[in-house]
Amino acid sequence: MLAAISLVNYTFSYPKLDAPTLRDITLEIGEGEFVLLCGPTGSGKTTLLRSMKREIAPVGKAQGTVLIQGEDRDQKRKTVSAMEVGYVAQSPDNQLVMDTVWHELSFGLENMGLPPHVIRRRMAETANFFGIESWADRKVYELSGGQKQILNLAAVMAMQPRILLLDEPTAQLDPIAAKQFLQILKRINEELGTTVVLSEHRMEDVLPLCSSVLFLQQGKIRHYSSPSAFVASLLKEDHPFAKAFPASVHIAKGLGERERFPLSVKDGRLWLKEKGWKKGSAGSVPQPDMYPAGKPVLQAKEVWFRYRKEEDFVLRDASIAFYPREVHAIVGGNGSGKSTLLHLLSGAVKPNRGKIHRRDGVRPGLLPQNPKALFTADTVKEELAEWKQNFQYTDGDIDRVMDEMGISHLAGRHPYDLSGGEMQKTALAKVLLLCPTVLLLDEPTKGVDAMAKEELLHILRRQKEEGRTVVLVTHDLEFAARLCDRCSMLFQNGIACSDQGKAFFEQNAFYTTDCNRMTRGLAPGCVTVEDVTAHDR
Ligand SMILES: Nc1ncnc2c1ncn2[C@@H]1O[C@H](COP(=O)(O)OP(=O)(O)OP(=O)(O)O)[C@@H](O)[C@H]1O
Ligand SMILES: Nc1ncnc2c1ncn2[C@@H]1O[C@H](COP(=O)(O)OP(=O)(O)OP(=O)(O)O)[C@@H](O)[C@H]1O
Repeated sequence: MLAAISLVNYTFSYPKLDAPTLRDITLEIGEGEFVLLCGPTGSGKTTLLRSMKREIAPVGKAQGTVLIQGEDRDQKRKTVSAMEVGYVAQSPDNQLVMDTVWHELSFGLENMGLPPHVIRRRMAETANFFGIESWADRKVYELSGGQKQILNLAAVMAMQPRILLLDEPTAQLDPIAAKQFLQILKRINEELGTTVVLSEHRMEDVLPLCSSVLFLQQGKIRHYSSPSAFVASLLKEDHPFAKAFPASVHIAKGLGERERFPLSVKDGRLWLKEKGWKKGSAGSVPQPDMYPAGKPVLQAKEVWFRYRKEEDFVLRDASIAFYPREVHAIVGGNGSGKSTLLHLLSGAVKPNRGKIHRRDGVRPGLLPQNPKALFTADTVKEELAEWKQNFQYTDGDIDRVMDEMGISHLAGRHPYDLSGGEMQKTALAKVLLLCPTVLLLDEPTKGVDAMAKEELLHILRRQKEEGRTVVLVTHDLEFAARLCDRCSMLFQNGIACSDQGKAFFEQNAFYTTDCNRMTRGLAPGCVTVEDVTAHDR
C-alpha cells in the first residue's frame, strides 16, 4: 500500500549548527495512521514535522528524500501541496488571521481560488462536523484558547487535507479543553481516515488514542512501534523519558507489573481490580483547610480588574494570600484570569479596586507565559549577562544558573533559534538569576519534556526549602499535585476554591489527577503515583 509519508535517508542541518538536527531518517507512515511523535526537548520533532510540508519546510541543508503520497515533496504542484497537508501549530493566535469565525473558515479556501459555491458548501459542512455553527458570527478574539484551537483545526480541515500535522497543539489549553481537542482529532482520524502526525508532550492523553509512536532522540529515530510495545521497551531499558508515561503505567510498574501496562484510566482501573483491589472504605472526606498561621508574603485583597473600561471585569473581588515556604498552584479554565492575577501580583499592572499587599523586602520574579517576551540579546549567555547588569542588586551566578537549568550547552545560541523547551528553560534561568523571594511562574512546564519537568520539580522544591514562595499557574495537574502545598481554582472571575494540595484534588472528580481518577472508590486519598504504591503496601 502507498505510504502517506515516507522519508529515505533524510538528513537535515540548520545553517549555523555544527551537527545535523535530523540524521539519516528512513521512515514510512501508512495511510490512516495516527502517529504520536515524541522525544526529549530539542530532539528534532518540530524540524521533522515541518519537513513533511513543503510550504513550511525548515531552511538549511537537506539530503535524502521526502515523499508525500508517493511524490517528491518539492516536485508537487503548489496548490496540490498546500491542500494535501494541513498544519496546526502550538499557538492558535499565531495562525488565526481573520476577524470572525466565518471569515477564518473561508480564508484558506478563498486563497486556493475555489469557486464561491464550493467554499460555501465546504464551510457549512466543516462547521457542522466540528459542531461550531453557532459560533459563525463571533469575533475570533472573543473565543477561549480551546475554542480558538478548534477553529484553527476546522479552518485547516476545510481544505480537506489527507495528512494532518500538529505541533503541540494542546500546550496552551486547559486540561479539559485539551482532552476535547484530542477527541476531535481521533474523530478526524477514524471518520475521515486522515493520516495524523501529532507532536505532543501530554502522553497520558495521546497514548491511548494513537496507532503508533515515533520516538526521536538527538535527531534519530529510536523507536517506531505500537504504543504498548514502545512503553514496555522504554521501561525495560529504564529510559529517563519513561517519566512522561501516564500515571496508570507508573502505578502498574510500582505494583510489580512487567509486561502489560494499562495506558488509560479505564484500563488502569480494570488492572487494579484484576489485582484484587476492591471498593475501598469511604475514607475520610478531607476538611477544607484553613490558611496557615503566620503572615502572608504577598496578598491580593478584594481585587477588581479589567483591561479596558468598556470591557467586563476579569477579576471581581478576588482575594488570595501566599505564605513563606509554600508552593501554591493556581489552576482554572482558559481565560479564567490566571495570568492576569500573576501580573497583578508582580506589580506589572495595578488593580482598579482593592489592593495587592507585598510584605517589606519581598521581591517577585515573573516568568511570563510566552518566554520569548523576556528575550532581547543575541545569545543565551548574553541574555543572562545583560539581565544581571540591568538588575545590579542580583548576586545570582550565571554559570551556576545555566548549569542548574541544563542549558550550559546552549550558551552561544540565539534565543529565537531554540526549541520550545529550550526557550522555556532559558527564560526560567533569567528569572532565577534575580534570586526572587516570590517566584510567579506562568505555565513553567509548557513544552518541556518529562526529564526537564522532573528537574524543574526539584528546582522548585529547593526554592521552597530555601524559604521562597512559589506561585505556579499551570494546566499540568499531575505536576501541581506532586509539588504544591496549596491549590486554588479560578472560576467566574474569582477564587472558586482554595485548599491544601491533596485535599483539593481529592474533592474534585473532573479537575483532578489521573491517579485520583484511577483509584477513586478503590483507595481513598490517592492523588499521586507515590500515594497509590504506598497504599498497596
Ligand atoms: N531556526 C533554527 N536555527 C537553528 N537551530 C534551530 C532552529 N530551530 C531549531 N533549532 C535547533 O534544532 C534542534 C531541534 O529543534 P526542534 O524545535 O526541532 O526540537 P523539538 O524536538 O521540537 O523540541 P521541543 O520539544 O523543545 O519543542 C534544537 O537544538 C534547536 O535549538
Ligand atoms: N492584554 C489584554 N487585553 C485585553 N484582554 C485581555 C488581555 N489579556 C487577557 N485578556 C482577557 O482577560 C481574560 C483572562 O485572561 P488570562 O490570560 O488572565 O486567563 P488565563 O486563565 O491565564 O488563561 P489561559 O489558561 O488561556 O492562559 C480573558 O478573557 C482574556 O481574553
